[in-house]
Amino acid sequence: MTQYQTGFGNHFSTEAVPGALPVGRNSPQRPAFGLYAEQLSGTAFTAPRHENRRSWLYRLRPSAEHPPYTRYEGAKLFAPGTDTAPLAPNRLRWSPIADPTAPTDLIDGITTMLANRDPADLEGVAVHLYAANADMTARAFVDADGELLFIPQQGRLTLLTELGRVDIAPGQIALIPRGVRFRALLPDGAARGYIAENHGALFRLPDLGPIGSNSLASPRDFETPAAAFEDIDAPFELVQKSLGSLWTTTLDHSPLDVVAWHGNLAPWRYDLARFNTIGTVSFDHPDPSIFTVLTSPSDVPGRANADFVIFPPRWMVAEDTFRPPWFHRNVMSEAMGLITGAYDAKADGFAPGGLSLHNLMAGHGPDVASWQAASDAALAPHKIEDTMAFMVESCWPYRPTAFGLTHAQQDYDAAWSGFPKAVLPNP
Ligand SMILES: O=C(O)Cc1cc(O)ccc1O
Ligand SMILES: [Fe+2]
Repeated sequence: MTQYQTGFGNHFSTEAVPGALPVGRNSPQRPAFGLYAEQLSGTAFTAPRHENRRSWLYRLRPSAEHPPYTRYEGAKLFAPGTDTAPLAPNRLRWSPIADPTAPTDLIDGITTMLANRDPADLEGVAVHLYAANADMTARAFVDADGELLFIPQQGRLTLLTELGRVDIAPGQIALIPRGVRFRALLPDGAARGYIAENHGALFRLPDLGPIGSNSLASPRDFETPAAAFEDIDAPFELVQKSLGSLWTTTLDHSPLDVVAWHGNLAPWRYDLARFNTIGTVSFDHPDPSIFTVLTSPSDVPGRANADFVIFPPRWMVAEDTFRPPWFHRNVMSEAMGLITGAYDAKADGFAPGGLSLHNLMAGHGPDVASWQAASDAALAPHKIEDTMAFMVESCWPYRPTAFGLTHAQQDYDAAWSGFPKAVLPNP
């Protein structure tokens, strides 16, 4: 049974074998059982204490022991770089990608759709889709370019990481820190979903301001696994994403060999149903920042490198108000996905597993049918149910990959065509 420790960014201590974790120091002359002590840093050594994130790992072999990497030739649609032609300021939307036909594990099942900034800038975010039907056996993946936020849409994922096992199902999310190796199993035989790859400052819980000391995502609902390891002496492929491209090497053992660890840089999972959703109890539709689960700040106060925002089931009670998202043009860039159900601004065409992009200053908002329905609705209290959309909002405009550009829906602009013109009174 998987065990979890709770709390966001806590200092955890865990050992899968009693006595494996050193007491009172990080790097004893001879760690227990001949284990190797290794520090994994998620922030600069000198980051302020409240931002400083690192863990100490005690493993069967040091991760320094590996042959040279060579170019990985699989996963043709994973991180191929964004299209370089000038990008038209069009709104873009995508239907779900096709299921794989051949056996395809998580690595090979990733399609990169959107990215902004170069990973070497240590800023920006990429949005990937995945569709896989095979376990990762005898191979692991590691992302040196950023932390990975998994957002399953169909099928469970078991993420066997260096720091323990994380099980998630659609409706839950999981984060794997930069540099943590893992392999993914598919307990349902197939899985589909989204990955937000964050090159910038680590995702954290947003400040709550006047909301107070509670609400939105509670730190206690984040679950970090207890130490668990593999002791496998057999060839094991390790695929690494580094500076935007994929590399491979083969170890003679599983790299998931961390017997004990302590620290505050670790994978976690979170159930979106635990999110305490806040909304108006009077009038008007508040900015969607009230739905922020996680934020990765940029260097400009209040301007996120990436916000992970959700649109969960909730009561709509606003009086004399157009209740769905309003028409707007935003200096931030909005990538959106749908985990289940329908989204209240789009009557049609935004399917679970699909994706949309409204880059900076793109006029968007309710489509004609949603606008008409919400304009005509009797404003009784109404519960939006069976829905879960999300947004990865970034201050850096996104660029689609070549795949993204060639696979976008052709008729998205029609969502906003045919609005009746306002009629002014006769002068
Ligand atoms: O565009 C969208 O659908 C996302 C969004 C939702 C909302 O309630 C207000 C603003 C906004 O950008
Ligand atoms: Fe928007």
